[in-house]
Order: sequence, then C-alpha cells, then structure tokens
Amino acid sequence: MLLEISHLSKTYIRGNQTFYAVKDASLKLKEGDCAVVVGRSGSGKSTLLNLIAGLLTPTSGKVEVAGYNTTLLKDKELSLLRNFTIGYIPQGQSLLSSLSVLDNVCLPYFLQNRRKDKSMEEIDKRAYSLLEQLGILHLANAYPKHLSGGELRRVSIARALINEPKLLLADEPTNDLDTQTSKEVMGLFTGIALKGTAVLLVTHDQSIIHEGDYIYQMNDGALAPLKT
Ligand SMILES: Nc1ncnc2c1ncn2[C@@H]1O[C@H](COP(=O)(O)OP(=O)(O)OP(=O)(O)O)[C@@H](O)[C@H]1O
Repeated sequence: MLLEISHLSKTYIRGNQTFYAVKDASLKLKEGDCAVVVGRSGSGKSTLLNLIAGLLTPTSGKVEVAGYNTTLLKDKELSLLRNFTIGYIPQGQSLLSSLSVLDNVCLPYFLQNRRKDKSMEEIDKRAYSLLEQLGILHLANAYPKHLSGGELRRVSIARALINEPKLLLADEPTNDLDTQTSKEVMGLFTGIALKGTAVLLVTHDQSIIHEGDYIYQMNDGALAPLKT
C-alpha cells in the first residue's frame, strides 16, 4: 500500500468545546489508484490532507505513507519523505513571489539534498513539459504577482509534479479553473495515476468526482465510501 490511514482523528477546541475536524477516518490507496473525497466547506477535507502530508499531528490514529508511519518520523525524516514521495497541491497561494514560474516549479527538485540525478537542462525540460501540459508554457518567465488565480493554481500543480511523486495530494485542484481547464487538469491526474502514482483529491466540485476510482464523502470529519 502506498497510503494507509487508519482510525485517524484530529480534534480542535473552539470556545470551550472540543470538536472533531477529522473523525475515525480510514482509507487505503495503492499505486495507480485515484480517490476523490467530496465534502462541504468545513467538513474536514484540508485537515485530512494536512494529516496525511505530515503537516498536522493526529490526535489519534495512524498514517502510513510508502510503508512509513509518519507520526513516528523525526522532522527531518518527514521532510525527506514529503520531498521525495509526496506531491502536495495546497488550497491557497503558496508560490514564492521572488521566483519566476519556472524557478518555482523547479524548486522542490533543488531542495532535495540527496537526489541530484538530473542535470539542470533535464529538470528545466521536465518543468517546461509540465507547464505546456497545463497550458501555461508562455508564463515560464513571469512572476506570481502577474498571474491569475487559475494560472497560479496550475503552477502549483506543476511544482507538485516535478519530483514525480508516488503520492499526489490535491486540495481543491480545480478551484479557479474554467470547465475546460478543469477537464485538462483531471486528465493530467488520471494520466499520472495510470503511470502508477496514487492520487488523492479533495473537492467540493461535484463535476470531477466521477474521475475517481474511489469516491468518499466527508461529513463533519467522518469519511464514508460512496464508490469503492
Ligand atoms: N487550526 C484550527 N483550529 C481550530 N479549528 C480549525 C482549525 N483548522 C480547521 N479548523 C476547523 O476544522 C473544521 C474542518 O476544517 P477544514 O479546513 O479541514 O475543512 P474543509 O472541508 O477543507 O473546508 P473548505 O472546503 O472550506 O476548505 C472546520 O470547522 C474548521 O473551522
């Protein structure tokens, strides 16, 4: 299994009430699986992805990515796992404003301090190819502040894919995208899954949920299968 979460929970305190943002969630994904989690705003989707990416610590339960129990890893080990194995497309804007689009996309490759198996030319070529597949090749030398919301999102998709992750996590990847571009982005994800990457998308966009091999509904933190 590439991803296995079991009985995963995260509680927060609001006022003097403790509540579950994620409640007893379990899910398994193997290489090549594409799963979509659909749920209303506030149902716990981003919290779930952040727990899987190791950006949040669960209150209880377990996350295993590529066989590693992420809650047992030290910070540095977790960063390496994230950088080598996980591609993460966050919901908000997360590009570095001082870097061009091309440099933002290539950055995760250069942050890896062990795997330097590609030349600068090769990595640029891969970045250009991703930008082309996402329809934003013409923006390679532009800076984030000059891009629209949908263009920024596509840059962060390219950045998440530059290291050929084994697990791709995407938080509302089609937000800000028109119908045609959403379709193209979903086509890119299903193509990546066909090549063996496990893909987990969370969304409130009902129009893309049928793209998943597996569909889950998230409701008040609880994850229930709609199609498995
Ligand atoms: N750091 C936090 N402290 C307290 N409550 C939080 C925190 N982060 C999230 N929450 C709450 O947890 C619940 C789940 O939030 P989450 O962001 O995971 O939902 P979501 O389904 O991703 O929503 P959206 O689709 O609007 O992004 C919400 O009620 C939110 O207010």
